Amino acid sequence: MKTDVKPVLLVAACALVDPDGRVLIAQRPEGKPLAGLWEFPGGKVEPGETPEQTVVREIEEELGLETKTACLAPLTFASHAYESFHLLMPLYVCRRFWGIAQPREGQAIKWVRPNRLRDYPMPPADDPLIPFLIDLL
Ligand SMILES: Nc1nc2c([nH]c(=O)n2[C@H]2C[C@H](O)[C@@H](COP(=O)(O)OP(=O)(O)OP(=O)(O)O)O2)c(=O)[nH]1
Repeated sequence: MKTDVKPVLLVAACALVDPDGRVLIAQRPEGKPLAGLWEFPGGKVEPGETPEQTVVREIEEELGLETKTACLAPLTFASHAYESFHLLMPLYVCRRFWGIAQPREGQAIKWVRPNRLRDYPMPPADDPLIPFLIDLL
């Protein structure tokens, strides 16, 4: 039997939590894979980076927010088989960040209560993450 070998892609993502217990989601822009779906900020872990450094970098690039690796707490992770790769995605929670979130890459952003996340279509990998956020917040 031929086994289905896919590369594992490491992506680090973060639930930014505001003082009202809402989390930030961003809509993937046109032209990217999974365009139109809502996701947690983050991106691929680049060579030489820790996943925490990736989150700090991506939050700054995508939203203009500043945070520190020490402000990230691991919550859970996604492990999901996409067509051409297997996604492994740690999800951090961050309540300490500086600045006002502004979409820097043409994406729409929203602050949403965890129990409303299902109103926003997310990538299939994200579905199992939602109950962890509902429990936490
Ligand atoms: N950031 C993020 N990516 C997610 C989530 N759920 C999910 O399946 N993904 C997938 C979509 C992509 O295949 C991958 C993230 O890659 P990306 O293309 O956004 O990463 P990147 O910002 O480094 O992209 P680029 O520079 O190559 O354009 O992870 C999520 O909640 N947040």
